[in-house]
Amino acid sequence: MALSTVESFVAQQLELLELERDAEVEERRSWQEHSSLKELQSRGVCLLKLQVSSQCTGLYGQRLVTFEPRKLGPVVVLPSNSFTSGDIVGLYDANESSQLATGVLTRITQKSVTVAFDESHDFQLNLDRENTYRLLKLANDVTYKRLKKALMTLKKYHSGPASSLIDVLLGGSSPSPTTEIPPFTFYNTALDPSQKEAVSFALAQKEVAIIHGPPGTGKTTTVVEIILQAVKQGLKILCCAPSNVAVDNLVERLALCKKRILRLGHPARLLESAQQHSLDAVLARSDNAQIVADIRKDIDQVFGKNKKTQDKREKSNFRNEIKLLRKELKEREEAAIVQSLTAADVVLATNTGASSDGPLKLLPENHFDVVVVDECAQALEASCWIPLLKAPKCILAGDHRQLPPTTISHKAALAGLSRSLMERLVEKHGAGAVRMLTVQYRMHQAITRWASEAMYHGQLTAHPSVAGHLLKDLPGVADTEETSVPLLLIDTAGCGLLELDEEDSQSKGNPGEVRLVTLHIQALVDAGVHAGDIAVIAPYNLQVDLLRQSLSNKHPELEIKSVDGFQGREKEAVILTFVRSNRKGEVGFLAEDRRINVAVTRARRHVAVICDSRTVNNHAFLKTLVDYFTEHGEVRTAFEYLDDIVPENYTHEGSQGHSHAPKPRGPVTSIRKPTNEQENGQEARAAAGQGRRKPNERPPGSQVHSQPSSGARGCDRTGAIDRTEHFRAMIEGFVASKESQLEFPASLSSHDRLLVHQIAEEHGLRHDSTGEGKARHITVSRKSPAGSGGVAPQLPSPPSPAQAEPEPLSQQPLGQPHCSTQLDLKALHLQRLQRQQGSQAQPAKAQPGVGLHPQKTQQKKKKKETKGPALPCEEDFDALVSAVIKADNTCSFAKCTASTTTLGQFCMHCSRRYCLSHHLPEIHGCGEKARAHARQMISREGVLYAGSGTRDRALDPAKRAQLQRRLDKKLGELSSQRTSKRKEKERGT
Ligand SMILES: Nc1ncnc2c1ncn2[C@@H]1O[C@H](COP(=O)(O)OP(=O)(O)OP(=O)(O)O)[C@@H](O)[C@H]1O
Ligand SMILES: [Zn+2]
Ligand SMILES: [Zn+2]
Repeated sequence: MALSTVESFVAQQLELLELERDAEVEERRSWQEHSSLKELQSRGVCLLKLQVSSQCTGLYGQRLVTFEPRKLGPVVVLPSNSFTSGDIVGLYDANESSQLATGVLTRITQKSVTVAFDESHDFQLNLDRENTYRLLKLANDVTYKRLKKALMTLKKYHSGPASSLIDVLLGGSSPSPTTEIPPFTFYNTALDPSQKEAVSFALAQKEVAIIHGPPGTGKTTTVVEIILQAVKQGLKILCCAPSNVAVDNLVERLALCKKRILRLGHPARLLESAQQHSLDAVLARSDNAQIVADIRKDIDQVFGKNKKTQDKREKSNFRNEIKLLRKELKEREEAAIVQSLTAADVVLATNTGASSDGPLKLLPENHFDVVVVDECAQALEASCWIPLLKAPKCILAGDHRQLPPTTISHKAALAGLSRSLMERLVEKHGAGAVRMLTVQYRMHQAITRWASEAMYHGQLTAHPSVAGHLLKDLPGVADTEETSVPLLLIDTAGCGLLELDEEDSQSKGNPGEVRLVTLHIQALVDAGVHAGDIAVIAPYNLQVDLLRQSLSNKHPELEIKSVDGFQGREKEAVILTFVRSNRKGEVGFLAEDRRINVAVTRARRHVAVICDSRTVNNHAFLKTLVDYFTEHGEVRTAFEYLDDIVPENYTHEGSQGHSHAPKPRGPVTSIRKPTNEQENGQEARAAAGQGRRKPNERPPGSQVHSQPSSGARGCDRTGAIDRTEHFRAMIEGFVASKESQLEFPASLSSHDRLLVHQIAEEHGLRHDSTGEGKARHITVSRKSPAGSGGVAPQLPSPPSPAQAEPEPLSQQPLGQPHCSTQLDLKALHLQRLQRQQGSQAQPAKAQPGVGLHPQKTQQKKKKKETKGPALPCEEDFDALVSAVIKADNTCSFAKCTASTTTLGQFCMHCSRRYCLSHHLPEIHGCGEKARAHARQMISREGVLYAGSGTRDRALDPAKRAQLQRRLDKKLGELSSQRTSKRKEKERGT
């Protein structure tokens, strides 16, 4: 072998490790110097205000202390942090800077953290339940020393079991041709062909086999089968992984197979199944255990005698005795360890736990036949070399298209430190060393297909058992719009839900997206999805904290974490909030393809992406995700959830009647967001009406690609700009022409439709969506002359002619067509209802463009009769509502008898409830107060809520949207009742 190759490899690795080490030390130093404890906590390396919740002494001689956040407020979750099991932590008294003890973190959940402290004869930890403590993550020297040591051993390696393996992994040699293996039967007969091939290949390879297992492809299942087969051949196996969790995962799986296994180091899970195989536990059960305990007792006794006596000679005798006893103790202990290690078929440890300064040094050099490294793509290469030097053959499993090993030094990462052994070998040897698992058992095929195309050369397929599974197929989960789609995009583009703009903050948050997440979770939970089956993934610690603050109490089982915390896990539903939304279009740190791949592929049945497509589309890879969701999923705009984030009335002067292009409304306005974004509230809502329609024409399995005109797929950033320019040119052409209207093809993607709506709005044009289903398209036309004052009938489906009746002017002092928002909402509901009915096999009756079912119209009439002339805007609504609810709460507006039970709005100025037609402060007489309040808000928040005064914010958007959903549900019930009645009738006739 070319020795120089190994030497230069080692030299380079040492240099990179040095860089990384320096970066870590420097980071710690600057934190300690410049950061308050609070800042350390927000960096994720310190946990403040902890209380002892339980202590158990004695698990194999250690003291396990569990800490919980001090219960002050209702929030009792730990702040988001980077602690993981195996970390060395310092324990401090809350008010002191001196360290009480150091320990090893053994378990961390969202609510508690458990640390193991070694207690010796002269050290007893005395913790007070009333006291508060803090934990600080300490730099871990041990790991660095072990990594360096392994590299030095590699450099000096001349002859030994791993010689030819080193040649293949580092030198120029290719893997030897596969050996013939005797026929064998699989333990697991359910393995799919790609898994079986991987098992056979791994057994037949001489030096190295790589199992490339994309998400959910049964990588662990395959590795377990390989290990079982190897054990059957009588081979001794050392099985490692970079993290304690990954090792425990294998321990649990192998334990089920009744093989003799031994786990070195700290099991991360306090599960019986993992604990009982730990070295300490095995030793405690061994024949030597009693003798060892006796010797310990003897030592303690001699110590005691030694203390009492003053006689010098006696003292010297005792000391000799202790020396002898200690020697014997060591011999006995080592013999017991060797016995346990030798008896085990499989020894498991973390990569660094397999270090030769640990128990493994007691074994002969050629003890192991095979080294398995699971999650190899997440390990620093140097850490893999710790176990690799211990056997002639290795099997590496992992997925280099998921997260690489984490590093602190950017420089070291760029120079190759974050490049894993697996990634390197896959590129070098390809099919000569790699087998990929291609059937995945987790994700709905719509999710699979994105991952497959984006990351795995289109080779992944979904197993039939999962290909079509949806949330609604889970027991107890209702069939709703949310539970029946695998992909949902909630786009905040143009909604002004900007990220928090805090100069000094490293982390990012987005409260608007938090609210959207909250609403979507509520919709899922209302439908019967267990909170524990949902994961919320956010790329920033700050966002994780904001989410936990608003969600953890209500849904304690909900898991909210950063991507890194979810690798290797799965959930039925995953909600991603991408946070970034800014005028500069900065995408920043979330822009790591593999991270996004991991986030999306945690989901089994449902992925919801909440993002500002305008911002995240600046990242080519994120854009492929948004485009894919746009084309294959359901698209909603955030307006549907938070219709009052943007005041309802600001669009009216620009869009209702006056044909002028909008211009900035003074300096304050522009602080808020770009002008054109201000203008699209209404249209976005209108667009939403169609965006919501599912891509129902596409059968789940079909590989439908977009028509060229929609151009969404695979186009990069410039593509998006092109599309915008393309539509802009078309619309400007139309403005210059004499044509009366411009029709856009029905083939536009919902994103394109949004663009068209926006651009038309910018040009002061009318833009209506007309037609149903596949024929639905946008028609752009010139606006009628100003001053009509009525509501422009630009809604997706005008529900009833009644809306055209103008309200008496006296009730509308500011001339605002304040009903339009409700009309939008109403249109949405009606559409939804219509769709529901359509899906209930009544297609003939749900006519395009007619919002209401005939029966509903009847009810409406009935209502009219009992109530007299209803206000135009609320009529249909109330008709529907009153059909399901007995309204005893009525609007506080004089003479109005409309119900406020479901959709009433509370006015913060007069503390009364009003119906939707009268809730605006200007209408029921609180206008002055509202304007004063608005001025206050502007000076406080630097934000202008456009229009006259603020929208009544007393009913916060979340609550309002919730009300909306309650109404939806009621309407749904109503419609199903109706259906069943109809069915009965049909049966009767
Ligand atoms: N051949 C198979 N037939 C049926 N189900 C399978 C098969 N192989 C794996 N599975 C199932 O797929 C799921 C994932 O398996 P496993 O834990 O081995 O995957 P993994 O690839 O290690 O996961 P990860 O993506 O988290 O690394 C498990 O529920 C497992 O039972
Ligand atoms: Zn009021
Ligand atoms: Zn009213």
